Amino acid sequence: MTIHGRAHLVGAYEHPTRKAPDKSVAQLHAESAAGALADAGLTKDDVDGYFCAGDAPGLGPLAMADYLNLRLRHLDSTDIGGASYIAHVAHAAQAIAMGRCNVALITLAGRPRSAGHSGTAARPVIADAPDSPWETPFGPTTVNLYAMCARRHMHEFATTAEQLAWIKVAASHHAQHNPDAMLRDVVTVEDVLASPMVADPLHRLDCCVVSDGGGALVVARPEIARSLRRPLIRVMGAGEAHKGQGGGEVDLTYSAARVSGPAAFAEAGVTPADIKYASVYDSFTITVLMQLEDLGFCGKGQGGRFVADGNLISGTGRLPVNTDGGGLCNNHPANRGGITKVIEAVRQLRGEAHPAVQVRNCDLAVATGIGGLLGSRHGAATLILGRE
Ligand SMILES: CC(=O)SCCNC(=O)CCNC(=O)[C@H](O)C(C)(C)COP(=O)(O)OP(=O)(O)OC[C@H]1O[C@@H](n2cnc3c(N)ncnc32)[C@H](O)[C@@H]1OP(=O)(O)O
Repeated sequence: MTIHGRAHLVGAYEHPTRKAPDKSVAQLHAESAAGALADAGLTKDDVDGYFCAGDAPGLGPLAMADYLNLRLRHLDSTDIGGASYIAHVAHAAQAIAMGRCNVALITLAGRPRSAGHSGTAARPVIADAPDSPWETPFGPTTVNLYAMCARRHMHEFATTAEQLAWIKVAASHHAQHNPDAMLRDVVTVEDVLASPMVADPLHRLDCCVVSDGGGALVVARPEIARSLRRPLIRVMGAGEAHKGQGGGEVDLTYSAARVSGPAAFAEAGVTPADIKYASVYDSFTITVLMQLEDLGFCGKGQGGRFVADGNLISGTGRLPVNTDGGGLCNNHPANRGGITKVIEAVRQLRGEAHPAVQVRNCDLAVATGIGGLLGSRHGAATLILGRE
């Protein structure tokens, strides 16, 4: 069974807060849910399917469904880190196609900024993870695990720090038009290279921000979608994949998007050349570069040249990427922040992005994310969306 054309994205909402010391995570979920349902022209009484990752407060979706006062026929707490919410859209479409629900609500929220989280903090011991006893004594941080991938990519393919910096430059060009973005100043390649080194070769400006916030999506059966007065955004294809440590032979230069991407394009019946806009999970600049290669926008090892010289900037570049400013400049409210990737893709396909970054005739978009640790074990999810 395919999900192609079996469900539509009818509601999307990004919480405008970037710092919420006075709100609970559950409250941010609820406010995001209300925003997405209002956007769709639906109410919580229309919802019979609910999706959120396991990091939701309480017992994940069980507690949240209760808090939101939902009456459900279908729940899903798939957790593949930053890929979770991209996978949730595909899972919602699957559930709708199988008759398990008619209207699926998807919510994400987090307060890592108020909680003082940072990618430079030593990763907590995950007591029952099989690899913890070997890795934890060395104090790995999130940033340095991604830095290893960047260094390896440079070694294998002569990728440069300047090329990586262009990814932040593009994000900043877009973020200047987003009043909610955490970082709105346009930066140059020189600014990125002059910012403090966090984990060689990644500088501070190669990293995503740490923000509070949230977002929500509503996915509905096509008949319901057609009854609402919103542009029709079709789910056309999806893919998921896992990359493990391969018995110790780890090639750090590719991500699981190498599998999830082609699967999504095949189901949608389109190719990377058809895509008008790409939302690409951007925990760090290297994350974007590797996924663009893995999705097939360029060959393996050619990502540095592909992203350089403003090629990801809307209006002038060859592939507009993350036109809201992305995680690098706009927001990154949780390590499962991929929902923002879908939200900006919906804005682009509806023609509701900021006029300065809106892609002309944007009828086909990809949203892709990875969750976990890029160099080590992680998952990927890719989604192809089209305007009807
Ligand atoms: C699957 C996944 O999602 S993995 C990704 C998980 N997320 C992460 O790992 C978070 C990565 N980012 C970080 O850890 C942090 O933002 C860091 C380490 C890059 C920077 O944190 P700090 O050094 O503590 O910076 P701090 O918050 O004190 O801010 C200092 C300055 O840097 C700026 N700044 C902070 N973060 C960033 C950033 N990512 N990019 C650019 N500027 C930044 C601040 O605006 C501030 O500027 P100002 O002095 O002009 O006011």
